Amino acid sequence: MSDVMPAPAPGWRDRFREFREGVTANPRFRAWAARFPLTRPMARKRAGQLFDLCAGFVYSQVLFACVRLKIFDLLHESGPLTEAALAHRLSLPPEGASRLLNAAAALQLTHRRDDGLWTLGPLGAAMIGNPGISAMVEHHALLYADLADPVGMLRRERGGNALSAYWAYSGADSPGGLAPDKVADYSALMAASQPMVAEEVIAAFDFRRHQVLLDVGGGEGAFLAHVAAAAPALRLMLFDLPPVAARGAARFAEKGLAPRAQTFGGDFTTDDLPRGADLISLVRVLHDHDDDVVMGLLRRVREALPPHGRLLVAEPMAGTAGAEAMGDAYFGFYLLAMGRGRPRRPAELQAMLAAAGFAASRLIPTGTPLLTRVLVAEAGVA
Ligand SMILES: CC(C)=CCC/C(C)=C/CC/C(C)=C/C=C/C(C)=C/C=C/C=C(C)/C=C/C=C(C)/C=C/C=C(C)/C=C/CC(C)(C)O
Ligand SMILES: C[S@@+](CC[C@H](N)C(=O)[O-])C[C@H]1O[C@@H](n2cnc3c(N)ncnc32)[C@H](O)[C@@H]1O
Repeated sequence: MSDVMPAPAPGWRDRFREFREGVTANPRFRAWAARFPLTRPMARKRAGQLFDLCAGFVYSQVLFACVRLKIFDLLHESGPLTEAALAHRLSLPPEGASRLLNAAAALQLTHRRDDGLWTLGPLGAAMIGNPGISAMVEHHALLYADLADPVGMLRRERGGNALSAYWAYSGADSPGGLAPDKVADYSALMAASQPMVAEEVIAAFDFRRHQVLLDVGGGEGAFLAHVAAAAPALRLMLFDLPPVAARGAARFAEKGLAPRAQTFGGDFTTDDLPRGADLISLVRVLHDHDDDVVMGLLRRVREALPPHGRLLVAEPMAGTAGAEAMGDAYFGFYLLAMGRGRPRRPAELQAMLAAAGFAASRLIPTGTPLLTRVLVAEAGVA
């Protein structure tokens, strides 16, 4: 008997797509469709979409240059400026400033007023007061270095490049033994970008219903510090690699949270998790790891929870409607460069939660699913 199952017949949607993509692949049809009034808008749209894919890296570098030169902060703090004043303040030659400001305006990052003065554009304005986005943009230099050879990266068995060195725990034989200087940069990046995630999670989930929250892989405690402000009676526990947990203890002391907080240094691939929390969170943790590590971690979380305890998983997920490219394209390749992990669909995570012994799980809506999605799992009683 053959062990190859016959493929199911394609449905009408797939048949229609095959027909459409078949005709699109014909250069003579494309030439005709670009001229024919009824098909011209679609031809233009497809040309624009494909051009943006060709040019995406260039657009990213325009943004990178704006962030590196702190143009948005400058325009925000100084108000509208002439091109000459901007060139002077940015230490750019006039033609360099002009080139960048016009490129940024075309990408809606800056705007040239009718009187010729430069101001923020709608996307530049959205970056003000969010240093997390700027920090992400700056660290992309490592990702772009790795992505210079995407096919080579796909053929290599593992990352082993700029980004995997940055995320020192990824692929480390003994992550529990990492030195403080290896965790400092990524911990600072995670803390800087945590507010935009924490705000989404806190708006979606009421932490005041719980007594003690343990944040596993909680970095230097930025998420817990945000939740602490929203749930003043909640006690806080942080588990992370020893040098990261030490950064957390320092942050709690600095913010006056030490009396409410305990920190634990350990390796969640080998160590049991501390007991005593009725809610455990995994924020931007699971997607960093391969399935075997994720299953082991979910089982440890399940064991550490009391009956009816809960697990909250918050991270960007694959298959997010309207943000499909964020999941499988951006995080798919980001984690490939990092050397471990993959973006997962909510249903995949829910199947893993069930296999780890959770009684039930549900996806709760977040305001900006591009930034994070949230799954809540019930430990049940067993
Ligand atoms: C008043 C009038 C007339 C009009 C007003 C119009 C109006 C309502 C405008 C809306 C304005 C508005 C509210 C804008 C909001 C903009 C927002 C919320 C923008 C947010 C942008 C967020 C971005 C770009 C986030 C980027 C995140 C990145 C790149 C994250 C990367 C994460 C990584 C690499 C994580 C790594 C962790 C690891 C290793 C995978 O575990
Ligand atoms: C991507 S960061 C997320 C940090 C934080 N939850 C946030 O969202 O800002 C992943 C965290 O998991 C921690 N981590 C990775 N492997 C670990 C392990 N084996 N044991 C304990 N913590 C680990 C890292 O040190 C890091 O702080």
